[in-house]
Amino acid sequence: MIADFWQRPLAETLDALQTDGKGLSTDDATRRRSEVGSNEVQATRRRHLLVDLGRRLANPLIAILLVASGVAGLTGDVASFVIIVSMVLLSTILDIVQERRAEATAAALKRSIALTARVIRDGNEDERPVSDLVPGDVVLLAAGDLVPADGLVIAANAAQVNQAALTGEAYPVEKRADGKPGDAVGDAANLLLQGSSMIGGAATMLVVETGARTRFGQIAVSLEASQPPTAFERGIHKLGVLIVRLTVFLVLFVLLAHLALGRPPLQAFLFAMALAVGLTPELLPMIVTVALARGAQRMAAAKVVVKRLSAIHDLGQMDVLCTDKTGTLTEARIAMIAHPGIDGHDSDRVAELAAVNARFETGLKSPLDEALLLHGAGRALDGWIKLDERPFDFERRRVSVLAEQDGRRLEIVKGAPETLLALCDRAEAADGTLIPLDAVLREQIMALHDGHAAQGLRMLAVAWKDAGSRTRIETDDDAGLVFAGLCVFIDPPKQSATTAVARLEAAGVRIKVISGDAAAVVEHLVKTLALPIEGVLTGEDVARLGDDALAARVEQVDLFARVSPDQKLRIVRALQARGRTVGFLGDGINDAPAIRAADVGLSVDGATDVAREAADMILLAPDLNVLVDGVREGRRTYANIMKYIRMGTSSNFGNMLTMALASLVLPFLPLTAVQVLLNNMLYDLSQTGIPFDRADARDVAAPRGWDMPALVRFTLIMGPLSSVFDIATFVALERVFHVDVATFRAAWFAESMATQILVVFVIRTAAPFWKDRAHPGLVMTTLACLAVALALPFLPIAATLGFAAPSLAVMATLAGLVALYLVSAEALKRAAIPERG
Ligand SMILES: Nc1ncnc2c1ncn2[C@@H]1O[C@H](COP(=O)(O)OP(=O)(O)OP(=O)(O)O)[C@@H](O)[C@H]1O
Ligand SMILES: [Mg+2]
Repeated sequence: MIADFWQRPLAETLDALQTDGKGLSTDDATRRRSEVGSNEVQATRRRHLLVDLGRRLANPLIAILLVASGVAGLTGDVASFVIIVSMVLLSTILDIVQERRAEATAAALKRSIALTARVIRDGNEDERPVSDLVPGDVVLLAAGDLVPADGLVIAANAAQVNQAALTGEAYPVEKRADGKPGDAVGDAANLLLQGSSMIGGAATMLVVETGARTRFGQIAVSLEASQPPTAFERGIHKLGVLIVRLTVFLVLFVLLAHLALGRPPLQAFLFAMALAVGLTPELLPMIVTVALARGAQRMAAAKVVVKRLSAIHDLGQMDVLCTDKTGTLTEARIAMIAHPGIDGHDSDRVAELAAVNARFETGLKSPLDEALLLHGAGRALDGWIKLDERPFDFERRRVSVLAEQDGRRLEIVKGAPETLLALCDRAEAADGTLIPLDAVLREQIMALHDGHAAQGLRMLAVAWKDAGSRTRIETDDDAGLVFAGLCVFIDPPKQSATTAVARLEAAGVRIKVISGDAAAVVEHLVKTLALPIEGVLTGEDVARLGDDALAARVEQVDLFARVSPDQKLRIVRALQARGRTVGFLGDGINDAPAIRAADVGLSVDGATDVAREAADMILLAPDLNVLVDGVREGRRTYANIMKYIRMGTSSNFGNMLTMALASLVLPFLPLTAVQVLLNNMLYDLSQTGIPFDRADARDVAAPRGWDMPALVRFTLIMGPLSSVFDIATFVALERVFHVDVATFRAAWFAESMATQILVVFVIRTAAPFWKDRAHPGLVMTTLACLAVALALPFLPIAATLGFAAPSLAVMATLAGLVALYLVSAEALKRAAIPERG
């Protein structure tokens, strides 16, 4: 590490990095990388399998269980000891393997959309993943790029950098090779910091620090921790705490009851511990991860790549989607179709000035610039020399270039027409004469503008002024311009957007269009596409409204035009303040703050790095239809996780009631510790098919979020119902069949497995269960586990497990009870799963 490298001479730093500042060779870079590691803030260290195992076994409950069974082993019950240890190991390994596979899937998806950087290797420009960068590399940066490491500016051209992520300072700062090192890191004008974004211009950078050694790397860990949990994560956590409390209560109750009734203490203790292990939702994190990874995989197949897994819930819950215009509602195939002077006739002068401006501008090339250059491709722009520029930014909405031709210096400005017109005091006529820009002429020009805008055509205005002998553009030097004319662009509406928006609206997602373009242009587009959009607010309106006033208006208005990046952010916040779950889809630097603030930040594959970095999900095709499919998948994933949670909480609650009661009335333990664990393991295994399941049409029809009261209601209805049938089983076995202890346990094991496992087919859908078929994968895992559970008492291993085979009459009675239970569950579920609007 080179401390304060930006305050030393460049030569010294180059020396320390053992390079000449012209780029590394591939071999050298590979060697450096093996020394310093990959350029990732938090290296995705592969945890060792043993570490995972140790972490799970360190769970106090499991530790106590293992110790207690060890004691049982020493006092003679070796079989129990062996079985308990192998079962704990088996289910732990199962848990680890599934979770790791899920994490690997998610990581691979994320890698597929990793950011890249243009780096000089072996003397050539090469596009490589950012994680490949090493100290000594030379990287080329352009507007829209994220600075990939800490380093020094070697060369720069109007490089404008936003360092808000590091310094909180929202205004762009200029970076130059000869910039002053400054006292504070953020002030150093020759220093580029990882995590800041290039918003204009271009720069060449020497990489000095990578990975966790960057400034950002050092604070990133704390940033990660301070990310507020989503509503779903909070819900899961609250539920976990609730279950743990109930479990502790129950276990103590059962233990004390047995001890008070004078039962063998060690068995009672082992039983209580096994119950505790069975009741704690330790598998919940794994199931959630697996279901989310599975969802992410399916979404990737539907062209939505998920960067943050938990955003899948937010996507399912999203009820407002804000989108920008270009690329999502239009084809982004922009062409210049006219370039009128003030008389309305096409003027070569206007086209030439605009092209010079677009050619020399080094900032973010917008599609408008490309259209301009394409149009002027036949025209020779030689003879023009660039002297200076003021790059585009979204507050000024214009670009100024100082250029010279035949010894005459002009400052050429192009930008949003109304802004530019306000800065002009003269206009250029077709014959080249300058005439005063009076009210009449202004009105004439605005009429020309409005006529085009009403047809949905985008426009840029072009203006200029004599620069005399100046070689630099002075700040705020844009007044007193001469208006030259307009460049008129066409961007065909994207027809597929109409159906996509209709589908989203049908799925309960309101669409809002938020654009930096002129209101008339966006309104025309929205009308052409027949989108259900009402109300308009412009950036000026938004600026006049305070946060509260904006929040009051924001739900009724669906179209926002001429808004600045900061206003996009305010609109998202206002919607959130109204309790909406907000998605924001955008591709530009100007969209990044809003993408970051939204509950679901969305961007597209071809977007700027800054937007892609801010997003939670990336659409591989710039099409809203892709998003519709993604939303369905998100809701389905959520529905499947809820199935597991509902199953788990209700059967746990039922078991607790039953066990408490059984401990009081039965003269023996209803199950041995080994049997409780076996029951638990088979149940868990049977659930592994849930992530594959289809979702109910009703579950994907509307946005849905975590609903604790509904879950509690479900548990309070379905839990006791299962207890009723457990008790009926007790009564039948004890009073009718008078079975012995081993048979009792075998029968009760079978009944409890069958009710717990089969009820998934009832709970998984709100429709009658025979009408909505489960996924074959789920059917298979469930029935296989049930078959094993039913077969156990009849196998040679039965005696070791403490089972004796029940008679046919007992099994038939159990089958009847289970059937009755399923029918009652089916009848009660409509009350348990509330109707949702
Ligand atoms: N290269 C440029 N040169 C001059 N002016 C520009 C340039 N790019 C954009 N502008 C001006 O800034 C305005 C806002 O930019 P832009 O339309 O890209 O915003 P946006 O919010 O991304 O819009 P959209 O919703 O279409 O994606 C444009 O309407 C135009 O007036
Ligand atoms: Mg845009």
